[in-house]
Amino acid sequence: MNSAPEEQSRILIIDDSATSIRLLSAILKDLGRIWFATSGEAGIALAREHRPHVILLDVEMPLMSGYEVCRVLKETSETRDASIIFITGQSGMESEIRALEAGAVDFITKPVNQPVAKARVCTQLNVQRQAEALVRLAKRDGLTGLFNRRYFNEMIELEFSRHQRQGHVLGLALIDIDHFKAFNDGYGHLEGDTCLSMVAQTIALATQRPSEIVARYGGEEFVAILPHTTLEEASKYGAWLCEKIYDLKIPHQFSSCASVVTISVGVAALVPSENSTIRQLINAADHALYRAKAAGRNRVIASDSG
Ligand SMILES: Nc1nc2c(ncn2[C@@H]2O[C@H](COP(=O)(O)OP(=O)(O)OP(=O)(O)O)[C@@H](O)[C@H]2O)c(=O)[nH]1
Repeated sequence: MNSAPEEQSRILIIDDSATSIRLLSAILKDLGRIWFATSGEAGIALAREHRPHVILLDVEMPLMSGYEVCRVLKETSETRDASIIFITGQSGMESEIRALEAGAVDFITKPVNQPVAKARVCTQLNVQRQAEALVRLAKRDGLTGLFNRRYFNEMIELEFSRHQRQGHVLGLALIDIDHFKAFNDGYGHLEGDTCLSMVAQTIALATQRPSEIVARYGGEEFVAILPHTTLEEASKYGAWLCEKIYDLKIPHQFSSCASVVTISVGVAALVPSENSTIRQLINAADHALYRAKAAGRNRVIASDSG
């Protein structure tokens, strides 16, 4: 869950004419995965299920018109970001305005001009891809590529609630590079950045179980959300991370605890109840980290509260 592959484009065609669907499917077949529906209601259901990037929507349909379908799609959280392109037999400024006002981004007139239709759908798929890239970037820390603190805040809320509902134990690890100020002062900020990135990548590679998330929590501090993980398991994870970072053997002649870069880790775990809070879990891990530093660094300490 620490990186995501780029997804295939998804296109939905909603049109009551089977001939029209066949024609559009043939034109668009190379652009991504295609679903189709012959009524507005079926189209809305498919859109909610598959979250298409682009929806081609026939304006003139019995029961529910394209305008009505569009309104529902725009009011539904799972479908509101799709690019809707109207397909209409009516040309003229009035129907164009009505289509755009209903929330469509573009429209294609019947009889369909094949290259024009394909180009219009391509344009919207590109817009969607760029929007997705922006959303992905907004979750990431620029230097290390890890998730950022804002994303951590969102995910810990979700995981805390999920574990509360399930009555399961949730683990958390706070990870801090030892004597990093001395590293920066001794080797320079650029070397410091490189060191940070190497440590971040190593932690991310070591934290790959489903739903585990590693984020950059602050300057040289990282946080790992460890779903369904007891305090004992979290301690083992922390000890393993300490070894992995030690084994990188990044020289650190300015450290008082080793000749290479090391980390300290504080871990905590709890089964969220009505009375427990996220802050409590973070504070417990933070206090454990403080004790790991005080005890000589390059080690994991498990919280005795939390
Ligand atoms: N190169 C680099 N340094 C950073 C970045 N963010 C924070 N730092 C540095 O990280 C250092 C953190 O220093 P301290 O909080 O004193 O901690 P420390 O020196 O690691 O000491 P202990 O945690 O007690 O072992 C500071 O010198 C920050 O400037 C960054 O993005 N790049």
